[in-house]
Amino acid sequence: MKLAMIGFGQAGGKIVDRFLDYDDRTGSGIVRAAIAVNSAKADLMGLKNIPQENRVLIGQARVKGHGVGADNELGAEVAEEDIDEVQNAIDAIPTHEVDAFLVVAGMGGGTGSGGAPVLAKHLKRIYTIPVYGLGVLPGTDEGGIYTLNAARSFQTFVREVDNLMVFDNDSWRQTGESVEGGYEQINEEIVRRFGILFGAGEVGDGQEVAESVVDSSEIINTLSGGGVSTVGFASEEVDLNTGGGLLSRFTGDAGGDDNLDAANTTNRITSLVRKAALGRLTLPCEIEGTERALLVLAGPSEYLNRKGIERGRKWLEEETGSMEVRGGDYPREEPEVAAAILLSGVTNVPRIKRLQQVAIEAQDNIDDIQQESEENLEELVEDDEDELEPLF
Ligand SMILES: Nc1nc2c(ncn2[C@@H]2O[C@H](COP(=O)(O)OP(=O)(O)OP(=O)(O)O)[C@@H](O)[C@H]2O)c(=O)[nH]1
Repeated sequence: MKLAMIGFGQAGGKIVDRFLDYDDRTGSGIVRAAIAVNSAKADLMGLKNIPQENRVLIGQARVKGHGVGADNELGAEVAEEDIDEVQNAIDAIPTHEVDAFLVVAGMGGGTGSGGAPVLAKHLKRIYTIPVYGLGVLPGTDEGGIYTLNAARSFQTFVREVDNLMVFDNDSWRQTGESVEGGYEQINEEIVRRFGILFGAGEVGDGQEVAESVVDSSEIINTLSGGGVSTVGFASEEVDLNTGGGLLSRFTGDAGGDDNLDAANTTNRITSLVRKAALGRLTLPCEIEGTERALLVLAGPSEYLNRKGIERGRKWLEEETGSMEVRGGDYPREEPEVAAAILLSGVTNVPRIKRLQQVAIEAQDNIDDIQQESEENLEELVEDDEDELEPLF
């Protein structure tokens, strides 16, 4: 499906920038337009692929291009004040060619955390196409303020979008590696997962269209109904059928290769589906109770079969208890078979409950510290017997 992506704040901008790079590399054609919005000029300058004219600096009057410094209330305010500037950039894109908006932001900082929900609300008022969010949770080691920001942004963002897809930095940190150092790799993991999901509904004219191919309306239907989503993913390398060349791709002739027998293909798919659903999700949660799911099997068409996808789909129905599990394939000439599973409407998410708890503690601490420091300052400035008079 074709998306208008808007990256809000540094993380949002970098991820959208990476989506453009992914689009370029794979020819997936999912990014119809890409915009970056930020209150920090340097962050906008650091982007590589988003066109200069699509980089929008907001809040200049308030923060002079230096960012809002993790103050997400200020982030929300400057977004509201300068929403027309963002709208101007959106006006320049052909929205009639777009299936949905995707607003991407890190929820722990200030600009994206506060601004993304403001933008989502604005877009929903103006456009009839769905507005989705892709929100990134901060690592637990980032500190109380980031957690508090994320918890508040999460509540607001979910309310303002048609569906909030969540990626949790914390569960993607490599052991012994700071989250910061791993952003490059983490961002690649993000675009790979969401790239396959959204790419599934975007099979080009020249590509083979199997009857079970995923359509963008299936992605939209899976996301409709709102709430929070997570994505599972697993892949396995396969040999491209180079002997058959281009012809085999269109005829589906596998060239009689022994490895490609149907049983192998089916087994590979069913085990990938299990690995994807039971392995690391973008937002860790219990998959039982998921409202809707979409299974996408991507790979060379000779490695995809209906039986495998059907089995995977049925298994997912049993595991989630959902009656709305869609499934289909996404033929593409990459040397891997990949299963991407969108679990939409998840509600049993202990990670969010923990985030909220830590956020409330941080909020209480911040209030206490503020009160204490006011008292301390007064004690310092005022003389004991109150004998001195201030000048005015
Ligand atoms: N996955 C991922 N997360 C990131 C990246 N950069 C930052 N983050 C996360 O996003 C959160 C928000 O950071 P930024 O996006 O830098 O903040 P901002 O929205 O620009 O806001 P301010 O800098 O406060 O104005 C951080 O707490 C990190 O958890 C990135 O490249 N990838």
